[in-house]
Amino acid sequence: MWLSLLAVALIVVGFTHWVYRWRNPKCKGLLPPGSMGLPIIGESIEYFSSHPLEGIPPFIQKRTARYGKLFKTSLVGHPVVLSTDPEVNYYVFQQEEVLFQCWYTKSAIELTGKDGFLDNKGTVHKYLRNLVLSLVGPDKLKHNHISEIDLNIRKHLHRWAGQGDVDVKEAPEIMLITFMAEKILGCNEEKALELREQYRAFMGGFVCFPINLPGTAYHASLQGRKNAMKMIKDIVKERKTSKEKRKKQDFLDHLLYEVDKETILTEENALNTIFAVLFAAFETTSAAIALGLKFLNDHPQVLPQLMEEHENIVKNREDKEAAISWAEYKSMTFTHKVVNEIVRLANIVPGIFRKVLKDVKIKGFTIPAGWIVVVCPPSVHLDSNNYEDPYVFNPWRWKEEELHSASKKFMAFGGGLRLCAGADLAKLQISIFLHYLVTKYRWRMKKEGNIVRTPGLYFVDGLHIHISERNKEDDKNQCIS
Ligand code: HEM
Repeated sequence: MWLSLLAVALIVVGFTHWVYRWRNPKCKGLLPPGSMGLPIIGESIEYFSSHPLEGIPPFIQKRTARYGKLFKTSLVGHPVVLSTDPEVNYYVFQQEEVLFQCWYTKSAIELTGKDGFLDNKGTVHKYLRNLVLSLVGPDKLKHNHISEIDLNIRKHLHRWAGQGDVDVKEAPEIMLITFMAEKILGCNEEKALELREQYRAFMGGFVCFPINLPGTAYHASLQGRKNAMKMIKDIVKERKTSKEKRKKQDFLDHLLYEVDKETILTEENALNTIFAVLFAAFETTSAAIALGLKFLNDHPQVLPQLMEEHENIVKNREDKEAAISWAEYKSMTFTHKVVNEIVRLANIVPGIFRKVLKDVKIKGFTIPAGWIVVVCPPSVHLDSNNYEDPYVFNPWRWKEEELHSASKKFMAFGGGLRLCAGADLAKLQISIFLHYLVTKYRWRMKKEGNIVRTPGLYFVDGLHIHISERNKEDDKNQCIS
């Protein structure tokens, strides 16, 4: 009897101590304020709960109001400091691989592949990044891809106009994946569309609460990855065994050549890199295009200047039907501002995760080694200290010298060593898309679907427009009708 009572008492004391430790983690200094939430699940449920497209996520808004710009919490079993402070965010990016290291949840790594792009650090990361830049870096875009991107966008817009009603999240996904799958794997359109089907299943669970049970988004996501990887593996296998096909000299050949050298790149590595880059290449930019159309629709004062810029480009050239040249692209100053404004408000990547390598003292607080820091771009992009009337779509707010991919107040593409490798590609594709859209088509929003964040963007029932070829006599004001 006494022994049983003692055992129960020990369990209660042990449990209480564990809960106390959970709530009051050890730290050789002062931790930022905040709550660690419930044992194990922490505050994950609230972080992953769905919220409207506009505004700072309520999870963050509530806590910054209560605790300030740096607060502690716990997400998916990890102690976390969330930063909405531009200075801290910038510092985190600048100290990559010194004090902080790129980090993804175990579930995200499971989804994108162990030893893939997201999972690698140091030299291997640098090597993989350079490989990706050899495919989508500015030099390659300027000298090789710009005319093909132009042709691809024209082809798809023409097709959309033939259809009339188009879901502008889904249709750009098709436009972008057919281009990238051809560039990366040498796939034809039919294969690219099959791949996209698998990615669709994958996308639903990429940024969600990771419960692997049948019926959950995470489970469906794992299944989608498995199927997409099988397709990629089959294509790679076929390429490896076909001498004829190995003369293609495309990105896949380049990867296989690197694998054959047996220096850094393993085949597993290459497969996971292909998987991650294909995903990054179409999912993010299609969201930017869809939201860009929504913002242009909601703020019609932007369109006339956008049209003027693109009509002048056409007016000033001899061959009116020629593909956009690099010089013309570079001259699109207002469009570049529109693109920056789209990605600022779109906040496509809601949180950027880093692991703390050594205890970090910052703003009077200590963040212990092993903790996770989450940089939160939406809070920076929607802060009235950084942007006047931050919720207004106002491309005129950007000065030309501010149009870089990263700064203390603009981190839509991240920053530091891991700055988005596809930022130049994304900006080029969106700009060329806008060029043809405003010079050759008229469109109107048909059905404003429900768009939510969980915290990743989710177009619940798409975003539909009606689009048709513009007649010569259409004037600027009729473009959106
Ligand atoms: C509007 C479109 C896009 C947005 C908003 C976006 C955003 C981001 C962000 C925030 C990061 C940093 C993640 C981190 O630091 O952990 C990132 C990384 C990356 N993005 Fe993008 N991205 C876009 C388009 C693309 C495209 C088109 C590609 C195609 C190749 C791409 C490929 C990558 C890669 C490979 C990385 C990892 C870079 C590294 O770790 O060195 N992204 N992106």
